Amino acid sequence: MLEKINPTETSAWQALQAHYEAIKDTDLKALFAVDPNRFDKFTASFNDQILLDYSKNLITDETLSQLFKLAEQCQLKQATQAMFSGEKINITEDRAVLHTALRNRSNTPILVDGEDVMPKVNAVLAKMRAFCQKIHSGEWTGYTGKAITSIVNIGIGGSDLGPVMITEALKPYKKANIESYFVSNVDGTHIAETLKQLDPETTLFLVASKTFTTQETMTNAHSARDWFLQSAHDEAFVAKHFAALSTNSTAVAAFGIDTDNMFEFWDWVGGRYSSWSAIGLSIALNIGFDNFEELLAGAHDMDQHFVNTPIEQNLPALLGLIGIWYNNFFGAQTVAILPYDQYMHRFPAYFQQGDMESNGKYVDRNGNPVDYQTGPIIWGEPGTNGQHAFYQLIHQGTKMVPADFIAPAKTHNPLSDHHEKLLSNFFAQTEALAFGKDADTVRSEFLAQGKSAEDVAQLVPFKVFEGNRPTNSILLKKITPRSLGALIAMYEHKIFVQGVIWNICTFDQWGVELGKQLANNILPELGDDATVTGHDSSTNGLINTFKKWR
Ligand SMILES: O=P(O)(O)OC[C@H]1O[C@](O)(CO)[C@@H](O)[C@@H]1O
Repeated sequence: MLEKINPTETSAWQALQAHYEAIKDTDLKALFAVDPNRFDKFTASFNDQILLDYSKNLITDETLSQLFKLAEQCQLKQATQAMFSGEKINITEDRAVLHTALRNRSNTPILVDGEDVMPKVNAVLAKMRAFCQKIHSGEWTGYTGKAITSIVNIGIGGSDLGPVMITEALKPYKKANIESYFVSNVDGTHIAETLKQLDPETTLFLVASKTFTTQETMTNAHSARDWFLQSAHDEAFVAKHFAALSTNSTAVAAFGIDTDNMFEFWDWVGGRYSSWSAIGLSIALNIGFDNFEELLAGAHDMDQHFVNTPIEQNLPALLGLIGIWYNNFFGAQTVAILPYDQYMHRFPAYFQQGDMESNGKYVDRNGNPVDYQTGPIIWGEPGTNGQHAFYQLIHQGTKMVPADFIAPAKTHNPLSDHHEKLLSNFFAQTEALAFGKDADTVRSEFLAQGKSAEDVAQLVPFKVFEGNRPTNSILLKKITPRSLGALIAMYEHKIFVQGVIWNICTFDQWGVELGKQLANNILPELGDDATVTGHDSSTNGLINTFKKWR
């Protein structure tokens, strides 16, 4: 059983607090000036595929050494061991946390309640492979005998964001004869606009829901079924066009999906960690099962790195601990994730759920409110689009925004000098954020342009860049199924590291329940035109205006 340690009561935390007071005014320019080897010292790499440069952070050797002590005093190693070995570390749901078993390519046994989970993991993977083969070869046909060419994943949250993000990120690997669609929002527009593009004879719907009770997904799945039956007319044909990805076989059968067409996973897979499970079927159908296995292999490689690499070179641990340094000592509220790769455009959104649903908790593992900050606000957009939108605030705003810059060295689209231009921006932004531009430089630039001394004096303050804004640079050799798998697993483990230090329950998500419950109370009230009076004045007023206007 893991100890429940309040991080602020460790000696390392107190040392970090004192260290922060001592170095809070240090700047990156000075840190680089005193140590020309900063890049060599503060980089770590993974399998010659991913380079993490964390030198442009407000850290010294002492910072890292205290952060490593914090990890030790909060028992990160023991917690890691507990997670990988199938201990029920999700204490509020009494569940193991074993997304790592889904990609355990070494196949070493992992026991949950005394049973090795690997045989059933492998059986589902084999079933997914066979299914992909049938779809791709055209052996699986729709109700009129035509091959399937459109796959629609109906799911939300972890049953949507991973499949969407990975399918987009790996578009260069897409199967030529398959088009993928994703429907998540309960807003009828989402399914209606998707269905307009589809032919019922050649469409396969994957109803992706761990619980198979999620309102949005079930509503969309029923609408898809109604649409399909308007053409097929016979419920017996549903089996050829609907499959389920779920842990809940009873609900799948009740929906009318043949459980032969159900791809199972288990309660020890969290929704936001489920792309490696049967939830990944839409990914496998899109990029081919061999590539899906490469994705798993990349994640497994990162799992091994996380478990076996000393903390000084351990990418997820370094990212997690540096994040804690800003979150808990500098008071940073947010982290920006900025991929310089168009295919990776949903990566920030994916880790918005991954991180915020995991570590957005104010109660610790003892059930007490914490007296320190926990999970940051995660956001981001692909560069260079972000540069022309919100980077102004990152460069010259009043808030510290630690940011992860991610880019591949090789592009899938080597079109004239696009990639050099993209990467020149990637390098330039972290340089500008770290080192800025001082008043003297601004002044001499103005004077060289022939501006008057009076104009120069007025304009200088607006053009100064303070710099000293921290970033990580994550350079991948290329975005492939394998390197993407590793990158995702790296962020998953970063989130885990932070959750362990903060002593919170990273793998539950009770904070999503109240809204669902209240929406269920309100839904019947929207069924007629009667005036609603049972809520507060704001909610009553809004509902009644809606009823008048609809
Ligand atoms: O896969 P399900 O059970 O439909 O859940 C979808 C999503 O809903 C949540 O429970 C949050 O509402 C997520 O954790 C989950 O990924």
